[in-house]
Amino acid sequence: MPQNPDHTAHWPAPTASGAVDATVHVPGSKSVTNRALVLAALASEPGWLRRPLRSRDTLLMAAALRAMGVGIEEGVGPDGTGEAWRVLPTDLRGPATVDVGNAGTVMRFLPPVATLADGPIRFDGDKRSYERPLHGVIDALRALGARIDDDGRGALPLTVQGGGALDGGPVEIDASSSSQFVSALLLSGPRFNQGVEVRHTGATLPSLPHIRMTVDMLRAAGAQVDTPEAGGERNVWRVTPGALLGRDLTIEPDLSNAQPFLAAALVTGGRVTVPDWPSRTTQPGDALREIFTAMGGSCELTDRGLTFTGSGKIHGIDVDLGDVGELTPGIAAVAALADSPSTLRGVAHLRLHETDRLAALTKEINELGGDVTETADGLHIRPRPLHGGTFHTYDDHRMATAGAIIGLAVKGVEIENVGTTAKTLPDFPEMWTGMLGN
Ligand SMILES: O=C(O)C1=C[C@@H](OP(=O)(O)O)[C@@H](O)[C@H](O)C1
Ligand SMILES: C=C(OP(=O)(O)O)C(=O)O
Repeated sequence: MPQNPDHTAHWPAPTASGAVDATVHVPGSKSVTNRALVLAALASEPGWLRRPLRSRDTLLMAAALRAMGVGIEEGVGPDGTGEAWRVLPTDLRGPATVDVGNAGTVMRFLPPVATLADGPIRFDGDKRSYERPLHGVIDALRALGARIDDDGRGALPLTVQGGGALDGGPVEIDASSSSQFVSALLLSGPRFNQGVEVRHTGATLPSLPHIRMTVDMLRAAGAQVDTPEAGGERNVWRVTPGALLGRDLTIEPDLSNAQPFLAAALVTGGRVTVPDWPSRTTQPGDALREIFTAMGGSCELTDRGLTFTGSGKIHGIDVDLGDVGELTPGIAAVAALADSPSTLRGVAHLRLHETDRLAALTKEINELGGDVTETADGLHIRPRPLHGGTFHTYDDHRMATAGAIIGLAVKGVEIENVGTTAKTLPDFPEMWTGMLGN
């Protein structure tokens, strides 16, 4: 079982000696890999995932599905080339224990899957997983007919008493704290007796591209999904019951994990190419093309991938990141090095991510001499000359990569527990020094 990495080690973030000029192959998307694993496990026939991400979050997902009986064979692809996983679905069964680590996708996507298992499925995880919102999934599953034993807080740890099937049907949830509540119910929806109709009742809904990713991938697996975009009711998604197809899917590179490398081009006035950048994608990281261009670079999408070129200047930005919240730490890091202030808005829900990201960014940038204040739903960042020091990461992979971005321009930045990047990008330190030509 993948473990939490060493919390004490400090990593001296390398300073860039000049403009970077590198091609960086970024591993597969966490969000696509974990959706693909769930859909393949629920399918009526075997499927393939090519170029899956192998990281803490995706290995936890694979281990959890295996614990419920699913076959996941790691090896080469169907044509004998490249890394691929073969997924062999089966009737799901308990008793089983699922370690969610601190993976939002595992803790939210799997309780609905567990209702389809025959037997109890126990969910537990890192300490932080007890604090991350899960009430939307728990309450909705109970309303749809599931039996769940928890301690009454609407959070982990809990046991889903799988009955081998779930009635399903219409349900209301408030997903303002996480879009993953909606994705979770939709992903298992085709396997519920009556399918599922999810109505979001909250005032705001973060991370819409991630819900689109869920819908796109369900449709590609043969599910019928009605959405608000396709002329349906606002904030209502409907999934018809039916069998899911086994797919042969190549996972796109993780565009949110491409962020620190593109940021390096921006911060050093250099150039970074990320091969295999998809021409069409639901990944929120695609928004970096526009956001980092507005902050002072330019980009070109060709057959070779995405090439991002920094101009040598970094500008502040006023931007609503509600759709692309997971990009906030990297944007905040660049903004701290800019020539004008920034306002990042629409991301109050980041307080309940891997850590309270608004508090953590404010504290860590300010301890390096910065001037960041929290607002009700984001951050004000006024750039100031920064100095070296320890950048704490709070078990948050994106805090570690944010610190590395600042370290490019500021001497003496030490990242505490850079190993936490293993959540989604295990080779980050090697990739980073490789990009810098060290
Ligand atoms: O569904 C997904 O794969 C994700 C949805 C988003 O979650 P929230 O809506 O909770 O922000 C995002 O931040 C997370 O990194 C991945
Ligand atoms: C919020 C994130 O992850 P999770 O899937 O654990 O919610 C993230 O990767 O930025």
